[in-house]
Amino acid sequence: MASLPPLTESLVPFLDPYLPQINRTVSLDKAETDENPPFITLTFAQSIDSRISSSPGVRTSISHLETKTMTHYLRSKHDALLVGIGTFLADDPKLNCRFRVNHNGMDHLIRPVIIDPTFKLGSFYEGSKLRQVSLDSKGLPPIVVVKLSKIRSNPEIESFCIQHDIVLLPLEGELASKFQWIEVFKELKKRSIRSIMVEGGASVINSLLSSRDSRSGQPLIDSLIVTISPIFLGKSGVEVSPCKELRLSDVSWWTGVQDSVICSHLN
Ligand SMILES: NC(=O)C1=CN([C@@H]2O[C@H](COP(=O)(O)OP(=O)(O)OC[C@H]3O[C@@H](n4cnc5c(N)ncnc54)[C@H](O)[C@@H]3O)[C@@H](O)[C@H]2O)C=CC1
Ligand SMILES: Nc1nc(O)c(N)c(N[C@@H]2O[C@H](COP(=O)(O)O)[C@@H](O)[C@H]2O)n1
Repeated sequence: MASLPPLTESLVPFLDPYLPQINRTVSLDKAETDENPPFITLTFAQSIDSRISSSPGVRTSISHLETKTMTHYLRSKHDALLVGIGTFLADDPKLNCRFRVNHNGMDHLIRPVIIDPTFKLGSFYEGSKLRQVSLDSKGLPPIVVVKLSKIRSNPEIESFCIQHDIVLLPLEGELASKFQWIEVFKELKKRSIRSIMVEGGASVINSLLSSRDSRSGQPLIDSLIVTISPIFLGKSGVEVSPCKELRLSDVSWWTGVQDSVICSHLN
């Protein structure tokens, strides 16, 4: 991939109110405690007909390089980058941060997190870009969220993870195949992850847009940042859409050379 162009300066103040508030003064009732889940930013690039790829399992370039740089800038502001196993299999992504935080210092190392209940990753990790960036010290090995029952019945999963420096996060879902997001986020917080940028894919996005904290009723997403590109991907495209109506608040729009970006909070 061509190197990223510099970040368009106007994006910095535009994005700032929607980024994790690390190192800023926070009121005592909002102060970080271990009980609080991490800050969650949901961000992706979509067509104007709300598609994120041209068909299932196909990596599709949607955003302009200008907003691709923005995505890497956003990665530089988070501790972890979460995707579903479908995205890993479709895109062979690097899941690292290629935004230069400063010219003298180290690049920001973001921790990839992959939701993979049945550990499909094991068959594809060896030759993946994710593995390669980790071997080249250009990224970190992932945390992989796997169902506890799967790990118990397949002891080779643990040895594979140890061998490849993968951190295994075992979880027992209430339903046969679904994790409770809040449990995933709290487990990640215990591993010092205070902010998570969720990039997709469609199942993850649709599920998170529709999920709320069962105790507080609050949305699980703190900020939503969506790049909208001037393209229709058509009916065979992979659609993002919550299962029911969802109103956004604190909405701001930005328009660049090609794409528009909407930032918001969820009601
Ligand atoms: N344009 C963009 O910004 C992006 C586009 N994509 C595209 O999205 C597509 C992949 O989307 P999907 O196939 O929907 O895959 P996905 O990445 O959402 O992964 C789906 C899998 O994740 C697991 N999963 C998700 N939520 C779960 C939950 N609550 N509990 C348990 N397991 C859960 C399941 O194993 C499920 O099969 C690809 O074509 C990719 O190119 C992916 C990321 C960003
Ligand atoms: N910002 C953005 N624009 C697009 O057009 C995209 N297709 C994506 N996809 C996401 O970026 C990941 C690729 O990451 P690397 O550059 O390989 O690190 C991909 O997996 C999607 O999450 N994003």
